[in-house]
Amino acid sequence: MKSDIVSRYQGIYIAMYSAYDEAGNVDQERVKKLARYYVGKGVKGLYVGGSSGEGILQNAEERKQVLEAVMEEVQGELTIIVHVGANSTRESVELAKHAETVGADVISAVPSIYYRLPEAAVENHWQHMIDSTNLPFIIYNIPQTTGFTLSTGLLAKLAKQDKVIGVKMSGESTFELQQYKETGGEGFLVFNGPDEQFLAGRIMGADGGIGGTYGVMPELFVQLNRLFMDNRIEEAQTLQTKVNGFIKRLLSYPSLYGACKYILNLQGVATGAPRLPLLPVRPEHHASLAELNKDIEAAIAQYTNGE
Ligand SMILES: CC(=O)N[C@H](C=O)[C@@H](O)[C@H](O)[C@H](O)CO
Ligand SMILES: CC(=O)C(=O)O
Repeated sequence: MKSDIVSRYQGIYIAMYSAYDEAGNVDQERVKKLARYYVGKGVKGLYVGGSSGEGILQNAEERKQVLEAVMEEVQGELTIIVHVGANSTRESVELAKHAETVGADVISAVPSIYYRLPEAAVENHWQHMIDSTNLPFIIYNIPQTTGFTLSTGLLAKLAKQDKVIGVKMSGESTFELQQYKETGGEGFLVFNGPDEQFLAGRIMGADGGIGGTYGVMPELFVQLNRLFMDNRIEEAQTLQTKVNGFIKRLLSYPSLYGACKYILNLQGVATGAPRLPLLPVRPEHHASLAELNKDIEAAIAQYTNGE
């Protein structure tokens, strides 16, 4: 039943940023250009409308526009996981059905936020999405932003269903990650969330990763994953350390997403500023971001040529 799931979906997924025009509206042409930018770089797919994608800062119509642009551009070339979590179960189900209609491969969702919900409410919220389509479902566990920690009890219950194929583990405990992997059992996927510890997550059982900073340096995460699979752990450690230097610098700006989107502009893909309340970078940051992009591009060149 689930036996081929891991080989079918494992790999590197870019948590794709959204693309807006200069007025801050969703810009489908820019979304397409960004999706196209990621084809041919060795990634397995895209995670659309998640944290990095600002899905929860967009209304349902905008989220559909983003996804439709992605599907039109790269369907069949990249595996598309869509984050459909919204505060209300009703809107989440609407987005899940839309995802199925436009041909997305997998749906995924965080719990509803704002209300402190008991586990039964979160379970019911997810179950409605799962039941609303024939698509596989990936639980998105990100306790540091949602306040909800997925228990292994709930995971075990959900993972019994064929449609529930995995979890995106954005919590930082690799012990919990390993527990999720073990609880999910054979054919259950675990994706590493924190990009800073991709290698650690892989070593503790993750089948791949889904991350936001991959978007500005996908080649480096593809290479990191390859080094892990080839059992070249010391080289992988060296690369993770290098990548973490870049992530630390990205995290020093008013918002991580603002910094990443500015870097993408420098790489030739305009995506606009992040949506408020996420702060954009300011003119005084431009010079150091150009420096950072030069360093990222040099590392990509180093790791993709020979080595
Ligand atoms: C909150 C958030 O965005 N988490 C992402 C996914 O799990 C990560 O990809 C981070 O963006 C990344 O690890 C940088 O801290
Ligand atoms: C980072 C991540 O996985 C997300 O943006 O949803």
